[in-house]
Amino acid sequence: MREMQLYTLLEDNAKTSLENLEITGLTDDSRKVQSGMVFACIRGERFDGHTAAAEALEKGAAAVLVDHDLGLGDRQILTEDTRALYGKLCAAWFGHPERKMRFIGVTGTNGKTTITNLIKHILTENGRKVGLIGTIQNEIGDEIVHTDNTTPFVYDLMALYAKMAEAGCDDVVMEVSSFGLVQQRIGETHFAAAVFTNLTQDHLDYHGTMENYYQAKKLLFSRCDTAVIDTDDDYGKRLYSEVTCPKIAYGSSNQADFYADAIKLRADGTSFWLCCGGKSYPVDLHLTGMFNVSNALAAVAACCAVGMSVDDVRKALETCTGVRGRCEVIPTGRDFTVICDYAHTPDAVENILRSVKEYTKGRLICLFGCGGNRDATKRPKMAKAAAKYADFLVVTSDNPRDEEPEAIIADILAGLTDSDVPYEVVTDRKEAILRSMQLAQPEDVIVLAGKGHEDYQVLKGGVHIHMDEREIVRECLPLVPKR
Ligand SMILES: CC(=O)N[C@H]1[C@@H](OP(=O)(O)OP(=O)(O)OC[C@H]2O[C@@H](n3ccc(=O)[nH]c3=O)[C@H](O)[C@@H]2O)O[C@H](CO)[C@@H](O)[C@@H]1O[C@H](C)C(=O)N[C@@H](C)C(=O)N[C@H](CCC(=O)O)C(=O)O
Ligand SMILES: Nc1ncnc2c1ncn2[C@@H]1O[C@H](COP(=O)(O)OP(=O)(O)OP(=O)(O)O)[C@@H](O)[C@H]1O
Ligand SMILES: N[C@H](CCC[C@H](N)C(=O)O)C(=O)O
Ligand SMILES: [Mg+2]
Repeated sequence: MREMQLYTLLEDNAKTSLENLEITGLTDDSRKVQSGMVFACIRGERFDGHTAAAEALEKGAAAVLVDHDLGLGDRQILTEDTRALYGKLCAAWFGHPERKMRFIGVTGTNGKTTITNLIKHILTENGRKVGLIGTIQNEIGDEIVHTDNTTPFVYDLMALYAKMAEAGCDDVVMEVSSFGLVQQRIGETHFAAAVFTNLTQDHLDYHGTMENYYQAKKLLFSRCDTAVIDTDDDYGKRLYSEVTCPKIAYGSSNQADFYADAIKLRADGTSFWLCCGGKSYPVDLHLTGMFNVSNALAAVAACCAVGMSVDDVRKALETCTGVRGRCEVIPTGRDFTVICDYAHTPDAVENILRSVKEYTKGRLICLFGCGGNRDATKRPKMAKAAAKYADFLVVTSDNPRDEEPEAIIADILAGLTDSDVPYEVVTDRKEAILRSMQLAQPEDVIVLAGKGHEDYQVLKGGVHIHMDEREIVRECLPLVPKR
């Protein structure tokens, strides 16, 4: 078992009567406390760790981190912000891996996974070893590491950084969620470049207001060398005017530092001229959709911000194929097209459908549901966004979690009362996918929105069942007669 003297972790906070204490580990979960550990008392939404401090000491904790005097004598370490100190200790416990690599962070409501994957590809093609942290999975070079969260919790994150540093990673490219920022999951990580994509409605169940959600995202920009900001977005414009560090604007306007011109969208890719520094460069991108032009610009600008040449970046960008579950065409060999996409916000639904509509010759069918235990006010808005561009809707379940699927669907349908777009409700997502394929006529395009890369469905009590839309589409094909 690893042991360490507490003072070696505390650095400038070393003046404590506990400085010679041998500790065996760190945790912020009282249920995981073992003899010799430091237990950090965190105030969460459901539980206040301070209520478990005494119990943790009884279980043998070496010390507890607290934000007010609990009368626990010399075994309590008083600090203003237990999350902050816990983050520092976790980083120290793993030998400060956050100081050993270069970090690029991406935040915003939509586009983070796509942009981080593009940046990793560009850096890797240019000879660097890259760690990736995000929604789909974590990656250490080519090695895949499972993840449960977009931005892991601070102890797990520091452990992951340490593995990346040990494996020789030069760079870490990571999605930084608003939850990650508010809960200080990233500790004291400093970013060479930080990207802001956009801010549209999501997660209001947690942040309460768009202003709080914005302020959460903004936290990333007080810890970076260069801010890279989409100034097409209204919140992006505001952030651009508020950040104090060096900044780069990207977007569609020719006033931006990086912008795209003469954009041509196709079903299998996009071409455009990349304009920056007074020059233009042709780009042929294997990704479709206008929003992916914006994502590509973000990746280019971030790579240039950390010192790469536009030419090296552009060449690598062109060899990048799509990201799993992001506007991914599922092969069917039929006369209709099925696209799997992760749109689960009103803005993302609108964007993906508007883009696909550009090249859809038949009808555009959108299948979607909404996640349970998540922002309920986005449900009718997602329905309205879908009805704006789709010709037919199949309303179904996403991850119902602890809610009744029918109740979630009722919230969705409330957004369709003024709409004359025809729809059907099929609560079971597998059956709904089959139904959408049976409805498809030649040249129709079906967009399966919301679950993207997910290969599971989350039901009551956090139960996960296997559900992969690529497999479902394949299994449904024999049930859909060939014309
Ligand atoms: C909304 C949210 O982020 N919730 C996270 C938060 O929950 P919470 O505030 O309710 O925590 P809590 O249960 O009150 O516990 C507070 C503290 O007491 C401790 N505790 C708790 C119980 C106990 O008996 N003893 C004890 O010591 C806990 O370990 C914790 O340190 O802290 C918990 C412990 O760290 C997390 O498990 C939980 O994430 C849950 C799993 C979650 O689903 N989070 C999602 C929404 C999330 O983080 N998503 C983002 C972004 C998604 C995206 O848009 O891409 C992500 O980055 O993944
Ligand atoms: N720049 C963008 N602007 C608006 N919508 C986008 C953009 N990029 C992607 N989308 C839409 O949002 C969906 C999710 O994209 P992506 O996974 O890259 O975002 P994310 O920010 O990582 O999302 P999450 O917060 O769920 O991890 C895509 O499937 C697409 O429909
Ligand atoms: N990581 C995000 C995306 C969820 C995607 C969708 N499938 C859902 O379950 O709502 C979240 O947890 O809110
Ligand atoms: Mg993501």
